[in-house]
Amino acid sequence: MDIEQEEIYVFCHSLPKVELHAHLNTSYSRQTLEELMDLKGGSEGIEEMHISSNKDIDESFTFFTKIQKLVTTKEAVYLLTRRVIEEFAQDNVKYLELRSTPKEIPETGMTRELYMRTMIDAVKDCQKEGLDIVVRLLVSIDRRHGTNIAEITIELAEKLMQEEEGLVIGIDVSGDPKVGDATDLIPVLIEAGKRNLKLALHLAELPLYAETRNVLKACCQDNSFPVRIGHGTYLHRSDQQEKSSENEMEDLVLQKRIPLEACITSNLRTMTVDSVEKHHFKYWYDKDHPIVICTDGKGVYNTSLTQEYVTAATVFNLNKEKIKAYIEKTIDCIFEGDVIKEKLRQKLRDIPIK
Ligand SMILES: CNc1ncnc2c1ncn2[C@@H]1O[C@H](COP(=O)(O)O)[C@@H](O)[C@H]1O
Ligand SMILES: [Zn+2]
Repeated sequence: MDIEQEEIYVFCHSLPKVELHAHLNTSYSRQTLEELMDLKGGSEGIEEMHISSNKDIDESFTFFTKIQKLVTTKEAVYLLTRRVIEEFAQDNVKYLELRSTPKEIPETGMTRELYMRTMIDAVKDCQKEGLDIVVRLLVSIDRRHGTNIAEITIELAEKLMQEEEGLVIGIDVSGDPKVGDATDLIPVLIEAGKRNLKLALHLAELPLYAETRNVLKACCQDNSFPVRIGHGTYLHRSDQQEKSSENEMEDLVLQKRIPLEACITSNLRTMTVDSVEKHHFKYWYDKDHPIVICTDGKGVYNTSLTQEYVTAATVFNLNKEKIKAYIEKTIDCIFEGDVIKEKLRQKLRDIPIK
């Protein structure tokens, strides 16, 4: 890192940030992964700690499965959740929405409810210990698991949202975009929205225009549920893809001001974006459309939220004033109310631009 880069790193680190797109099982640190291996008494065939070169997205999903095999007990879920929260707090993340797919694992007695309740216990313990970070949970629906499991998942999410004083605030739809069609999940998503669960949807990570259009129209056009889009790489007009359907999607996203979650390193590593320069962050940022820099999986992709900010700042020429003004806008995109938003804004105001 040269001096200029180091200065921007220190500045980005010092700023109170929000992290809105982080999957539990892919957000470990090297040390946490070692702790998980010790707990399991094996490595589950994990030879590398992370994916450090750009590979097809399939490689990521193979990797995720190996990590998930290390996180099958209550102890492991608790440990990982604790560490992930602590590490984001160290990175000066002041508000974290952490998402994970609840698992049913008969061999260890793990149930979906126990999995989520264990995460909740870890969040509460961090709060009790006075860690300076607000954490909210999103319950993930894996698109590969079909509509029945999706229905079970929103029942669980709703129950926990009601019982746990708003610690659980919504759902995420994720999973291998090459498998299945998110269109099938639309009735479940609408039901979730009606039950006041916020919706964070992986959409358009790949050029799947039909499903993207179907889901966006169903969830955003007539309904006013809070929705954010994870990735949204193939949403906007571009020179190569002048199709009217895409214009329609872009117009809808712009008109409803649906925030996007931008995960730059993840998109490079999965080869869904060719280079940082070509990342869609710039496109939406220039339009003053809400787009929030996130990590996706800081462990798998060997990054941190500060690092993602440094990358964006360097490549897109954002000076300190611009970065600070940008963070203020990301606060508007959290799935929480005005009280927490105002506290975050205040923390940001307290940091001087030197
Ligand atoms: C790279 N882009 C991506 N696209 C779609 N889904 C992704 C993802 N990265 C992660 N996940 C989703 O998160 C799970 C791992 O965390 P949890 O076990 O839930 O904590 C993966 O199995 C996948 O469903
Ligand atoms: Zn993701």
